[in-house]
Amino acid sequence: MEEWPFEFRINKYHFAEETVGSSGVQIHTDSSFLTILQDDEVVGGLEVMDMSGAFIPVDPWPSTLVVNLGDVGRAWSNERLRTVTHRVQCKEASLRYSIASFLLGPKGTVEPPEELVDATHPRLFAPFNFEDYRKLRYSTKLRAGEALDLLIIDSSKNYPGEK
Ligand SMILES: O=C(O)CCC(=O)C(=O)O
Ligand SMILES: [Fe+2]
Repeated sequence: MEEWPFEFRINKYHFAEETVGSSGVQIHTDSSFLTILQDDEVVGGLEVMDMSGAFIPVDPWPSTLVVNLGDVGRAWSNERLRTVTHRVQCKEASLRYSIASFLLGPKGTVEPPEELVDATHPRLFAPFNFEDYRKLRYSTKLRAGEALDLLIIDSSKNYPGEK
C-alpha cells in the first residue's frame, strides 16, 4: 500500500438551530479503500447503518479514531470485507469538525489479488480504475455503494483485463 494515493479532508459543519434534525452529510459509503477519521471529540452526529438498515450513532470518544472501509476496499477484497453506509446528522447548534484521511487504493486497476479469488469466491467485480469509478459515482448520483453493483460481473460478458 506504500504507493497508494491518500486524500486528506477537513470537514467543518456550521450547525445551527435551524439545521437541527437535518443532514450534514447525506447517506453514503466512502469511495476509498480505507478511511481513518478523527471525528469531533465533543459534537456528535456521525451515524452508521446496521444490517437492518437502522442508523446507529457513533458518539464522540476522545483519543480514538474511526476506521471504515470504502467501495474500493469492498471490490479489492472481492467482497470479503464490507463497506459501512454512514451519514452525519445535525444534533445541536454548534460548529463541528472532522478530519478524514482516505487511503484511495491502487494507482492503476482495482482488482482483487489472486489469493482472494477461487472457486468458492469467484471474481465479483469487473476490474476498474479509481478515477473512472469516482466519475461513475458522480454521474449516476449513486453514493452509497450502489455504483459498485453496476460493475458486478455478468458471466455472459467479457471484461478488459479478465483472464
Ligand atoms: O464528519 C464525519 O463524522 C464523517 C465525514 C464523512 O463521512 C466523510 O468525510 O466521508
Ligand atoms: Fe464518509
